[in-house]
Amino acid sequence: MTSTKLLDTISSLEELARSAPQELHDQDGLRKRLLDAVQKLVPEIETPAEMSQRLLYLPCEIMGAKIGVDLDIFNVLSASDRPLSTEELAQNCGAESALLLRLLKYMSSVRLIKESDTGLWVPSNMTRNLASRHSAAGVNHVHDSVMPAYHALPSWLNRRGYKTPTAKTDTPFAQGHGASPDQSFFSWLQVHPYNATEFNIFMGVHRTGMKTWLDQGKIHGSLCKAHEAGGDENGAMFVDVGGGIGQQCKALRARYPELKGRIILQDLPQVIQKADVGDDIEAMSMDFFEGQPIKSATVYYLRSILRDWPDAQCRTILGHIRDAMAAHSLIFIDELVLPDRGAHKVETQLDMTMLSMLNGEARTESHWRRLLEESGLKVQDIVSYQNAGSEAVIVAKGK
Ligand SMILES: C[S@@+](CC[C@H](N)C(=O)[O-])C[C@H]1O[C@@H](n2cnc3c(N)ncnc32)[C@H](O)[C@@H]1O
Repeated sequence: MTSTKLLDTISSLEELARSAPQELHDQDGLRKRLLDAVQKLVPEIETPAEMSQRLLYLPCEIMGAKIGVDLDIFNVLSASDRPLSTEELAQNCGAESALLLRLLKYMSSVRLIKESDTGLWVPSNMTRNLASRHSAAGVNHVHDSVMPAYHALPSWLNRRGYKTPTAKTDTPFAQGHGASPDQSFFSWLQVHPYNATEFNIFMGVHRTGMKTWLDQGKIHGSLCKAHEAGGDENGAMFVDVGGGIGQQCKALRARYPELKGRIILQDLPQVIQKADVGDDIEAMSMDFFEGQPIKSATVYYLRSILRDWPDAQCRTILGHIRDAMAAHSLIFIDELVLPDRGAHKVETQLDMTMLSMLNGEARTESHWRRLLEESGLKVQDIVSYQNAGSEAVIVAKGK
């Protein structure tokens, strides 16, 4: 590339950074290409000192976001139709102005907010993205529950000789939180209700705006065909195993109101207590390690469940479902299916998070096939639904 061309490219990027045109927001493919290029370029051109500034201070960003959430800065700035001064924000959140100014300067330097003039603050794209209850829940969950587990992972792995964990307890999470080794993340949530609330909200909506399994006509087709084959249109149609507070059950009812048949939400008792579903969805407390009480359902749906556990525990969960299945039953496993080469950061950072929190794993396609085979199941189809990362529904049947 010639110097002139390079200069032109830099000027164009500077212009985009000042104000991204609407076309870029409207054309998702173009937007993603640009994002990917910029993210890949930065580590390739930085000096060691610049790399240190970017990498070593990365945790400051989540810390800044957490302070912004705690002080309600993102909501207040997003709701305002004019720039707000440091003093106005200080009055609103009760912080001392001099300290708040330092915090706001940091937030602005990493684009969490923008400084429109000296001491005057306006929302950035990040501010608006953070101005919602579910974004706040995501920040609270990662800052308060996940970060101590990330911090513990390197020493935890070192002490265990860098081997894949096989137990469902004794996790980096427990070490990081100074909890008893036999306490898993989920049992810890039972005695930390604030963290449980933030986690459940985050889980329920963290993919808002992204495509889901319900956007895949092929999946809907498999469900209808299998339900018809079951021969009882009012029988158990959909069992959401570990379905949290019921977002997917509700989404299925709303998307396909004409589908008859029972929709059943299953989770631990303390989560079911908080379930937010109407009368047309049954909420059931259960422990998926103990058995599957609903027999012969059309679909057993597991979204983001198996990633939470090592292989042996997944075989137990799947084995109970397999034993409950009838000939027409299917399992829909809604998960990331990692490629063998060139996995995206969305996939690998999830893998690191599962390892740190639960001794769990984000699996590759060959790993999924092996796990299902070992659980007495066979893969009928893998239907991708195209977001960043390889999200897909693995459709499995009994052998
Ligand atoms: C990562 S969340 C996924 C929630 C939901 N499927 C979704 O995609 O939003 C894992 C869920 O598994 C539930 N869970 C954990 N251990 C369980 C168990 N032994 N039996 C039943 N549910 C369990 C948790 O309470 C939580 O709701």
